[in-house]
Amino acid sequence: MTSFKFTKMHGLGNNYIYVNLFEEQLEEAKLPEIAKQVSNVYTGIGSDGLILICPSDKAAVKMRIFNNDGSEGKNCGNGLRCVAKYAVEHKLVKDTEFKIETLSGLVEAKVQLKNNQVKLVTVDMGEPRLLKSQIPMAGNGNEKTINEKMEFDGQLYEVTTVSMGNPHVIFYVDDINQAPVTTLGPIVEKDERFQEGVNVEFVQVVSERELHFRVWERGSGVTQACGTGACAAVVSSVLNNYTNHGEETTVHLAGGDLQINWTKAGTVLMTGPAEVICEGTYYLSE
Ligand SMILES: N[C@@H](CCC[C@H](N)C(=O)O)C(=O)O
Repeated sequence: MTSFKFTKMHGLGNNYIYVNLFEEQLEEAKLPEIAKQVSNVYTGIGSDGLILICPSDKAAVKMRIFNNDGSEGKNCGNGLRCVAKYAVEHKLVKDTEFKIETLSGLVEAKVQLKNNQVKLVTVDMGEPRLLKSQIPMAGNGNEKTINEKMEFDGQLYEVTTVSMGNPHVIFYVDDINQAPVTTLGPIVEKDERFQEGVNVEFVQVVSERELHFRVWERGSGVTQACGTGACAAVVSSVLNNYTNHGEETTVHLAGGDLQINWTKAGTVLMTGPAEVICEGTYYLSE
């Protein structure tokens, strides 16, 4: 029977099963199936998906993320903070600042230590990508989607789209507790105008420095938090003149708060916690 060691970690409740591929070996063709198996709350461990911590020839480590439906994502903000914590605490890196490779490029992580444990991590997530061709979505590839009318399920909405290496569409709502996360979320996720699917975010503006946020994630459904989504929400809020470029914004997610700054230099800084839940050995059912 195939088995592997895992660590379950979370960033604001967005939880994944992490496997250290510096030590473990998993068959490439089986990765989508492994992600589905470990994520199952009844017959697996239970998680939003699977994250692999891999050797890299471009950075200190490489992250690969699989959603709980087995699809592979290109980036994961909460996952990056957990990978940074794991890499420091398992001595895969020597420094407190280092690069992580993702399928959408390189990012820079900086950890804050307390009693030799990583508590907070800041990740420079790079520059947001705004063109329709970069989301990707239908329409003129050289144009941006800022407060643009789109019809979903027979109703018109004003939406903004942002890629943080993965696609996001942002809807503004008056009351976050009434946001149609589980009804509109799955319809928008699979809308054919988003050729690769899309992560769907609902945002209530509290003030120039504060947002409420809920998410329906592509490939995983409702999660407690989405780091790339929170970055996209802040970029969108600057573009819609709700918040200011170069100022830190607190994003209140279901699982807790992130500090996000779309800096004047052009990149997006995300700061938040990373926690270990448990470790163990998983026995794969064939
Ligand atoms: N939870 C993540 C994003 C995970 C990937 C996403 N569902 C996708 O398919 O793009 C985050 O914290 O950013």
